[in-house]
Amino acid sequence: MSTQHRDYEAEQNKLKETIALIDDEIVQLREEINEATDDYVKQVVNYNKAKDLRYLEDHGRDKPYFGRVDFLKDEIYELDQVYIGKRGIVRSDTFDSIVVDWRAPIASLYYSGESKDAFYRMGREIVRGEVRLKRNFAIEDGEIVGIYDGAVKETINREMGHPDEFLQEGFIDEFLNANLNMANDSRLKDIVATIQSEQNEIIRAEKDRPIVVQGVAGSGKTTIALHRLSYLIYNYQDTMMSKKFMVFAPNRMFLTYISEVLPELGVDDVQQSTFVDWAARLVKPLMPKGWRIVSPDKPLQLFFEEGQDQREQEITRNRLRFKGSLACKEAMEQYIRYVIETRIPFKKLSFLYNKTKQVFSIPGETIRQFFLEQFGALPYQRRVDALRKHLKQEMNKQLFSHLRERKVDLDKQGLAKFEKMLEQILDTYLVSFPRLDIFAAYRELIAEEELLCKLAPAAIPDKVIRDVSTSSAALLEQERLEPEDIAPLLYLQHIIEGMNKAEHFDHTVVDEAQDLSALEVAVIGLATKRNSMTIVGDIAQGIHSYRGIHAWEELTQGIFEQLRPAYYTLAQSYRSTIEIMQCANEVLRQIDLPETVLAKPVLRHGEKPVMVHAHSRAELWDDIRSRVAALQQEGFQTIAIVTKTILASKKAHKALAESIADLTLLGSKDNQFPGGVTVMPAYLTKGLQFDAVILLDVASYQNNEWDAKLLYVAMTRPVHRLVMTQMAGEEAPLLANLAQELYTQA
Ligand SMILES: Nc1ncnc2c1ncn2[C@@H]1O[C@H](COP(=O)(O)OP(=O)(O)OP(=O)(O)O)[C@@H](O)[C@H]1O
Repeated sequence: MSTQHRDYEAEQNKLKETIALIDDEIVQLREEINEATDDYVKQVVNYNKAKDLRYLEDHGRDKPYFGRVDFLKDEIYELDQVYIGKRGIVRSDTFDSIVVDWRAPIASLYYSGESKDAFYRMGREIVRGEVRLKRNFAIEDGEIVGIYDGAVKETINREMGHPDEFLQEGFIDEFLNANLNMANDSRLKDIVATIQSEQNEIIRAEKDRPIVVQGVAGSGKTTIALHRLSYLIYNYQDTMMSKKFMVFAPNRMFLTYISEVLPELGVDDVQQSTFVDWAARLVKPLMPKGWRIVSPDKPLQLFFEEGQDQREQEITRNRLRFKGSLACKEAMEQYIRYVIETRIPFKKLSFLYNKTKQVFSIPGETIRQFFLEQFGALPYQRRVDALRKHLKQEMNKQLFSHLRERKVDLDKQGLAKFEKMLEQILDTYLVSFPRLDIFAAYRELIAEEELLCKLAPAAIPDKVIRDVSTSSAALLEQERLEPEDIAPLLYLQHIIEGMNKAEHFDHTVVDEAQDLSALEVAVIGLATKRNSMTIVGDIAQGIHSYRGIHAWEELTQGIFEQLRPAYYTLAQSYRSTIEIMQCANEVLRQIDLPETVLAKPVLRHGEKPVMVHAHSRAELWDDIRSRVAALQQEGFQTIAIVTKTILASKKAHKALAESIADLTLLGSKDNQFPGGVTVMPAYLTKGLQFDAVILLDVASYQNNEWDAKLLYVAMTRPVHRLVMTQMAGEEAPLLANLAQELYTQA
């Protein structure tokens, strides 16, 4: 590698040449931008040029590219040699490409990992050939400091007959390794230089189809979902706008954590929200005045704080799971049918045409059939409107054929009179079609036990339905909604009135999707054009399993009926060291989860996790204090002290705040991720990563699925170091089988 590389001279010269071209470009752009203009179009052009200039000055000049691909095209045997960078750079005089953008079609060769039989897509065309060389560069301040040849290794590897695992485990991509080992401030960053082929497939997946990605902790799900946005906006700017992209994330703090990488990827104006914040805004106008939505954290206390009533837990679990289920969706659809069948009489529509004494009529059954079948796909209220239009047409048809038969001519005035009469008759007739109030409908369905038992799918036991109904009624009595009511209300709005199309997104990313319910994902689908969605998550990290998704089949089979989602899995983990992942995987082994594959860490070693046994709380706080100081001394910037519950976080903060400078206590109301040393409950660490994690009281996590998932989430957050603490004499049930050689005792 590096400066010893046989092509070092040639590549260094090429880089110098490229930088010289970029310097010319910079001079030219500066001149062009400085030309004052009143012309609006020119102002827009200048604005874009200013952005290009900023990129060239800030990044492009020092590190114009990170990779090179030599591609020999089939048939014509023409060799394309392209240098790939974070942004494409084009000479403005000749329009020659100096550097190819990583999102451009040909750049996919750099990521796909194929050597022979490689191809890339240019619109509908497939360009085939052979990747002769795939080369990575480490460049610092305009100098090459490392050259790594990827495809060559792959070829050697294949020709030596090594199995694929060898490539992944023994022959690890040196360039990736160098990147992962770089000092890390633990915020999310772009990975355009080291995107792996299975990640690349997801980033470049079909646009108008939902994709579901099950990926182990640290497999890059969040990162690649954001890279996919960047890819989409680059390739489909005619039909998509980044302003109409939405990223749904698990909490507000996570949003600030990802926001730094968005400008890097050129998608800084995407919308970002938690599901609850977004959906609550839509649901508020449907709620009666004075009603409130309770905090989403309430159930967490019930499920994770000690000494909670078990029956209360069971009822809550039944209620929350039902409200997020496809069974609830079905019950709502049945409710509309029930209203139609039981409340609309579907009488005959008839009236007497005085002038000729003719009676016109349409039979009730015909009207019923139209309403249920012909217009069945429309929201209820739109069906009523469509029926009115249809009845009017029918009556008009009958009148005109009658008039033709009788050879009667109707003048303008006569026609207007007939129209008016018809409107009045339709007004009267349609009074028997009740106008459905969304909120009242929901209340009737969810809080009336017998009705819900009748309309919910038979597979749901009556006992569960009764729990759902009685506990929901009690909440509604207090004029309270819970976050789990929001998705059903929006779904009801969809089937009663239809959703507002103006609000629709061009693409949505649903991160940590396992913690949303199937119905919540379905509602997001309704708000997304052509179901263009990237849904990523990890069932093993489903800490809100009392309401979340248990198996991806709930999404891949149950929601998107027109076009089933494409399903991908990622098993390679990039965040934590091998030593940390080995310990975390032991926790998952304790529980039996469907669809769970254990994370395979990339070949990056670090120190073994440490288990601290403290004899008193005072000793524990002292130990943590000195560990934090030592970690800071080593240069680690983000250190999280993670507790099982919010209460425990408060206690730890109180005990440590005086002796650890700038120690921040984080709760779910916090919007900012401050970095530095933080104390927070495990559930809030979702999606985040830290240089080091100190996990308090591992013995408090019980041997059950929920606690195991919570502990797994917390253990998979550190990039470099993991410290676990427990009181001397205590046993951590989830770590009981952890082999002694996997950690260090302290
Ligand atoms: N191809 C890659 N090259 C370099 N770093 C990578 C790559 N893929 C992922 N990473 C790094 O791995 C870390 C984890 O990524 P990310 O947070 O996106 O994973 P995740 O699957 O969303 O994790 P989790 O589910 O545990 O929250 C990040 O630091 C990211 O930069």
